Amino acid sequence: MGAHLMPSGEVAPISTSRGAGLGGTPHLFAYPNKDSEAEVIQFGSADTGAQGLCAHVAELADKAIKEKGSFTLVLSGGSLFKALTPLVGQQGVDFSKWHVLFVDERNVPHSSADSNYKGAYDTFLGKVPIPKEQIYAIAEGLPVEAAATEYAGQMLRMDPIVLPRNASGLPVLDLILLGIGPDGHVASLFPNHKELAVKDSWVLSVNNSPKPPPERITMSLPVINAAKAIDVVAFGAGKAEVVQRILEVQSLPGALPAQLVRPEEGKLRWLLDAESSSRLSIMQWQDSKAFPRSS
Ligand SMILES: O=C(O)[C@H](O)[C@@H](O)[C@H](O)[C@H](O)COP(=O)(O)O
Repeated sequence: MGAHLMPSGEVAPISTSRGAGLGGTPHLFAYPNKDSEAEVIQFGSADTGAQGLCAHVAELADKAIKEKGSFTLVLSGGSLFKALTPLVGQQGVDFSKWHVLFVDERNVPHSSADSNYKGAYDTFLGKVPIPKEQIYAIAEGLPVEAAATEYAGQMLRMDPIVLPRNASGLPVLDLILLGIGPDGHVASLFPNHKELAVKDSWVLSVNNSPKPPPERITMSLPVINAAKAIDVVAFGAGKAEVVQRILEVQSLPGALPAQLVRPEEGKLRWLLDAESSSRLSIMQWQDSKAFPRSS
């Protein structure tokens, strides 16, 4: 990603779709790229973005369930959970076939205010009929290295029809939802940290996270990039600067971990709202005479 996603003057909207099956009024762009593609979908507000996100999650769930009888959804922490609340009470979604994992988790008890599991459960997971045994939480009370190994073990023990492997033996998750931090981190993969280079483990321990709490577990980049689909979700003015840096500025390798999210076979989408996309030049081009809106 980065600069090669934005070759100057080569980015043009391929379509503007009202709804696009995602709800709200997204504008859909494609970024030509030698080795990967991303779609940036701009919503009017965080609320319409949340509706669009949930429509997309439900659509991919439906597709996965038709194909293999189950859907694996992977969550990160932070503001994402609130964006998932439109799924609560949604008709026509077969939650009984969902399996929910965490792309990263803090090494704290499930009852802790810092727990992603608690945040997800209180906001969304506890309000939809996903069987509890299909929610894969971090084991409590282990040293962080053991917690990472144990979580990888939970993944390894999953039915291979639910969680198939690719040709490299990596798990192929159906959809990973990633938030981004102001420093460009995704999951618990922080700028210039050694975990970015790890290729031989599914789940890593982190004991010096710059964002508290310091002890976390995180899926590795190869596992993230083996997913069928990744949605990077960033709403609000607080994300505008980092979104612009990630999508439009070439950084040194590892300086912006979000630039290393490039699914090998899967589809990468960025879901933004008017505020978080306000600094992107493509959005300005889209409104300019040089790049008129298509209908
Ligand atoms: O454990 C964590 O710290 C989160 O998983 C983290 O990676 C989060 O997703 C981003 O920092 C975005 O968080 P916000 O959406 O709350 O800004």
